[in-house]
Amino acid sequence: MTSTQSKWLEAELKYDSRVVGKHEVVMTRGQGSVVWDESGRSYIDCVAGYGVANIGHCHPDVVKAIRDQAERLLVMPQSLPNDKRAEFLSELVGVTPAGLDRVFLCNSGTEAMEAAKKFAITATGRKRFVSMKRGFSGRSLGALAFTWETKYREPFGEAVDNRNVDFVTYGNIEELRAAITSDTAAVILEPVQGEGGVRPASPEFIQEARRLTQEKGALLILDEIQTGFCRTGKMFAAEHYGVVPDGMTLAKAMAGGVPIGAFVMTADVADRMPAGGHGGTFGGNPLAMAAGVAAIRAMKREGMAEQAREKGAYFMEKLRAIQSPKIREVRGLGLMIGVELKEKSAPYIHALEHEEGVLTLQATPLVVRFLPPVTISREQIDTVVAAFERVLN
Ligand SMILES: CC(=O)N[C@@H](CCCNCc1c(COP(=O)(O)O)cnc(C)c1O)C(=O)O
Repeated sequence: MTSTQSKWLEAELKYDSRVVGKHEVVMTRGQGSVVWDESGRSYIDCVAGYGVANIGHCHPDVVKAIRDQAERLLVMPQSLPNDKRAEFLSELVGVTPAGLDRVFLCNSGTEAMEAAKKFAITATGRKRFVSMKRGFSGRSLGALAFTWETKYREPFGEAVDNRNVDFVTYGNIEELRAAITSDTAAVILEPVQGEGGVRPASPEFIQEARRLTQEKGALLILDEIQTGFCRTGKMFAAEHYGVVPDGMTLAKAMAGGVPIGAFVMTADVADRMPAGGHGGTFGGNPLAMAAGVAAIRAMKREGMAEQAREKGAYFMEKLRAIQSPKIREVRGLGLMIGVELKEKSAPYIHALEHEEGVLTLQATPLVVRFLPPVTISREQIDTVVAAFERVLN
């Protein structure tokens, strides 16, 4: 503990579980694409809460919605209908692909994945799943069964039971064809693998996954927890591929920063779950619902999907213009961007934060990932690219 460390950092390091590695800064404020630490230093935030602050930190519409709802009603379980929940469900179903009009509400991506797993089992009467190598589905023991990297699963041994999961190489149609059988309840895949290194799927792969699952009576579940809500240049990444899945897991940006998750599905899938077969205390709470209504309306009103498409193309063009022997590839979709280096990315991520005031994150050891708010300005993109070029040299 250095003497300059604040009392906040001291307390957090003292009492936190510390399962998550901590940076030695204390962030106290955010607005749009900028966050400030307790000393008043500003950072352009290309972490955005791991792809949560798509509409920007403290979007005024979301702040107002939270303030208004906080003065009306915070607590109402899903067994008791609520006006804000009805408004949110209508708003959400208004933007999901046609046919995905039944929603299980929860509070995180992992919870959405847990729900998806249970709905798929009751919808098909089957218990096997196909998931992707390099895939990430969450940290709960059920979601971890679909998560590929052993580092996430190792400490828990057999408690992570993935004996009913067949992993296939992301993008490999032959492996996919062989893995989907009449025992398969669902194929789980991210349209762009996020934690797995920012890897967009080929249209052929997702379209074949759709065709094969239909052929074999299995569900196609797209995990849009990181790709959803304008991140990739469409409201949902599925739209790039012209595919309508049987279900989508959603979370992160859906409520403008307030914790939320959802499994959206077809009526066929929803109706096969026995009454009372799943649930949760906070799902559909009025606060998250009010924030979600404001967030989705802001996305639509401000054309954020188009913003992500345009700015993502600009951002990747500028990154590709960097002349550096350290860069292997710049890839991504919309404002979900990864730069794969020929060496470990951690030192550059550290330098960006401490020397340049730019926050970025890893996606596997060699990749620097950029997940800025969609509302980032082109000037801020220029600043980030110039900073990245400096730390590479
Ligand atoms: C610092 C930290 O805890 N980071 C998180 C970052 C997770 C980011 N991804 C979440 C995610 C999840 C899990 O979502 P949630 O439970 O973290 O909300 C599911 N599916 C996809 C495609 C996802 O990207 C972690 O390491 O678990």
